[in-house]
Amino acid sequence: MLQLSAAQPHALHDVAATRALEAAAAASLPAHTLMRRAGAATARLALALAPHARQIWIACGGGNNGGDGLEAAARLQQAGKAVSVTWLGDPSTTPADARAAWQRALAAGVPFTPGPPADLGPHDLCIDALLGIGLRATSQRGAAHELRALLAALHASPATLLAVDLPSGLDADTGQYAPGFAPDAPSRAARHTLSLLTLKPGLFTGQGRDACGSVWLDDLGCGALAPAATAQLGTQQQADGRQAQRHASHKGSFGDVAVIGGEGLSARGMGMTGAAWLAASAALHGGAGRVMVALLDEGTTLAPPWPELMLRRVHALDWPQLTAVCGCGGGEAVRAVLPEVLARAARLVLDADGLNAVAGDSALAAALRARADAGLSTILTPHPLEAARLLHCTTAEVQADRLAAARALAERHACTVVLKGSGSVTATAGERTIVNFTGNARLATGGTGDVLAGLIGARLAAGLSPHAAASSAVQAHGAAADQWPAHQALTASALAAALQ
Ligand SMILES: NC(=O)C1=CN([C@@H]2O[C@H](COP(=O)(O)OP(=O)(O)OC[C@H]3O[C@@H](n4cnc5c(N)ncnc54)[C@H](O)[C@@H]3O)[C@@H](O)[C@H]2O)[C@@H](O)CC1
Ligand SMILES: Nc1ncnc2c1ncn2[C@@H]1O[C@H](COP(=O)(O)OP(=O)(O)O)[C@@H](O)[C@H]1O
Ligand SMILES: [K+]
Repeated sequence: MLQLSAAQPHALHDVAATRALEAAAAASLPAHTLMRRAGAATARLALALAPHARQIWIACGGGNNGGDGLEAAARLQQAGKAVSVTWLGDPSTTPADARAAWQRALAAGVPFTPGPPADLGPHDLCIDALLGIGLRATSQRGAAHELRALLAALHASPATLLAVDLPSGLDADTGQYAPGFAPDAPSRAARHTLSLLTLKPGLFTGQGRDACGSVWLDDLGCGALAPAATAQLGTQQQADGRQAQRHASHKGSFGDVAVIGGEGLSARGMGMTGAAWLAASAALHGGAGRVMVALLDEGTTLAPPWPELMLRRVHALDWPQLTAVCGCGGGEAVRAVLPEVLARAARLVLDADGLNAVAGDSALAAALRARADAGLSTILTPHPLEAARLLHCTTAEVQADRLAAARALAERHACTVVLKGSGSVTATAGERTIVNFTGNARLATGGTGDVLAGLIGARLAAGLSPHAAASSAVQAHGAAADQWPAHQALTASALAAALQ
């Protein structure tokens, strides 16, 4: 068993791949072995997480996820713990593995109760074994009502919560709760999730991170049988320009980045040059050799805020030599320069208003699509609303399956896509989709997306492939936020300066 960290990448398997592994493993092992291992792992982690628990309450559903809970109950009872179980199963209809686990729990003397003990406290433990990967979108009314009442009791309890396989009601593929399963309020108690056999993508994106808390993995001794990963959590640390530095380097060795954006105040009364400066600062701190800024401000800015930056006009950019980061604070003004940017930039990171312009203009969309045919590389960095505009759907539809949305955009525009938000997803056709495991809600502050775009630009300019540049920059950007001092406000400009 291991506790997940961002230190190394991990394979992710969706429900179909996990079911295939489960079938292969079950066929090669004596009956009930997998569930016994699952129950043993759950009991082991329960004892480690709450060694001083006075009581352990286990809520078990009628399927095999409930069977894991019953198996754990038997073991915890045998270990001398005060356990109680609420089981929604029916011995005449429950699956064979779960029925065997129920019999073992009965034989061990586990008490069965209709609900949780009244006096569960913060040092106690609740185990959520109601629903695993067998979640269906709709169900029989009666069962659902009882199950939801138990789930509400788990969510409301002050005791530490350990979810078996995944938090009940969370879709393991998408990281979204099925309707009616999301907690009413953020949990006050510590949360842990013990993922069994495989890690599923939904644990790490969308609502998954909040639902799971700390994630643990036990492959039940079946790791060698695992099929090919369907996605990947995190990526290898990539050397940025500076780390790759050789003595004979010069400033041209690490690539030029040109930030194109920052609509001026005079255009529409909304000055957005700050977004361009943030992206430029991130590119500088991210290791770019030289950083130029082409502001869309009608020439009103005469000097950059830092002397390392160089001001340029769009028409004066040396396109074949540089990596363009276009759209940050671009407002309406970015539309006018996009035809040239899309046609000429050898490497391009398209962000924010650059994406909005493409979403609303089929000629620009065609020009974007033509880049791949011309051998030009492109990375799009939409947040969910921008992705929805590009896909002509709603934000809720994007969030309903973030991996699918990122893949669809990558396919449609023949480029790399970073779908931002909790558990950012990097997708490129023909590459393994990467779900990011760093970052936190402190990044939900203005300008951090501009910082990310600039950092991706620096990595692309340093020679990484679009997929590697995007996924490694997303990881480093999140890691900088994770390392942020707790007592210090996270601002986008300080984040840019802290990039490594
Ligand atoms: N069979 C095996 O070999 C193994 C199974 N494992 C466990 O088994 C789980 C999968 O078991 P199952 O396939 O039985 O599925 P689950 O136990 O996850 O879910 C099925 C049960 O939930 C109910 N249900 C489904 N959707 C519902 C909804 N929307 N509202 C209310 N009730 C709903 C069903 O009626 C059924 O009782 C895994 O997540 C894992 O915990 C592990 O023990 C590993 C080995
Ligand atoms: N809750 C969160 N957890 C992790 N990362 C987040 C969260 N909220 C925002 N982020 C990250 O912060 C950045 C915000 O980008 P964006 O929405 O474009 O903001 P802005 O336009 O203000 O720069 C993205 O990298 C996104 O992934
Ligand atoms: K569960």
